[in-house]
Amino acid sequence: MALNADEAYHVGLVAYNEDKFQHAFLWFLYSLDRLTQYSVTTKQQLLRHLSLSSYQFGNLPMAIYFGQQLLNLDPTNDDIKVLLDLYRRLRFQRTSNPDILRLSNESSKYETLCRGEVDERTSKRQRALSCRYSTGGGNPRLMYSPVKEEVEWDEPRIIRYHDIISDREIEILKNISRPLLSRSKVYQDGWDTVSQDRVSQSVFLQDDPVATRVSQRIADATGLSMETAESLLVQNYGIGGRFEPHYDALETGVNDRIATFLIYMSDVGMGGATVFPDIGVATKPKKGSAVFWYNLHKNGELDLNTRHAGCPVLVGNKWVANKWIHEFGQEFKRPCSLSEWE
Ligand SMILES: O=C(O)CCC(=O)C(=O)O
Ligand SMILES: [Fe+2]
Repeated sequence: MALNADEAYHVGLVAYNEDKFQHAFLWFLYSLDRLTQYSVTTKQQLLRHLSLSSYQFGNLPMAIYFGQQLLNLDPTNDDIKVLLDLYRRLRFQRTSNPDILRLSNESSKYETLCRGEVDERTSKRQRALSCRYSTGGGNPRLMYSPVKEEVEWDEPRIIRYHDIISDREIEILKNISRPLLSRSKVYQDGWDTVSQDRVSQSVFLQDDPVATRVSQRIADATGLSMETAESLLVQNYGIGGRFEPHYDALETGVNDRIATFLIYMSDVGMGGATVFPDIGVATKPKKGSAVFWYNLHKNGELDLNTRHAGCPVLVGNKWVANKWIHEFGQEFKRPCSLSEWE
């Protein structure tokens, strides 16, 4: 399905309002290209926004070019005259002209992973990865029903647990959560705030019997203590829902989030993978499975390679449940290292 000029203009405005000026620019260009006599959007609007977004991402020649086009079309437009004056003055003082075709490295890696284009595990390295049934080193609760562990990546180690939660448990958790969901927040400058970086709804489930059972299973599978873990956070993403690249560790210095156990409670039609841009790994939601990784090295330092994101959901609906496991209580389960490097 191709978007028409009006739809593309609207998408561009959303991107513009989220400070994604390079993306916005490309949408405005696309819209301009598809403008017809039936479009509600005008050429003037598009030229103005092409000029503004070019200025915002630092390409003054482009900002001047589109500004001038607008002025040619609408010579009485005082607003654009003022802007053009400003751009020309700035152009005189500045030289750098970022290339629109090269989006910033950071976002392009994240986005290409989300599109499923560059999962780096196609290499020889992936063939060395393994899967096994684990009893958690002889845990009595797992002797007759071992967990299915698959190593998704070796460094940092990312483990997928298959069939870690039943469909029935998932239904119960979703049903309990649905009426309690509210907009998720991010921790910023000491506050929990609503942010465009995290578009989802969530709820921490306290004292729920199913959540407690799941928590016990996480303890069994990982061998870690849940005594200091946070309650289970059930999260729901609608279309466009996402969580931009971030670390789960809060870097508080004490009792930080040592590990993350992320349970997929739905499949997702398209999009919604969890991606690790710095190591080039994408894990796809698979209902009933979970992924697990340590956010901190054994020496307590943040593992910089654990930066990750929840990609935008394109088709369908995504449900996950997070269990954030903390440092206290793991002293004998995951002893710290005396080495600076581990
Ligand atoms: O939804 C995902 O795939 C990732 C979620 C996540 O990273 C988080 O909630 O911290
Ligand atoms: Fe996260």
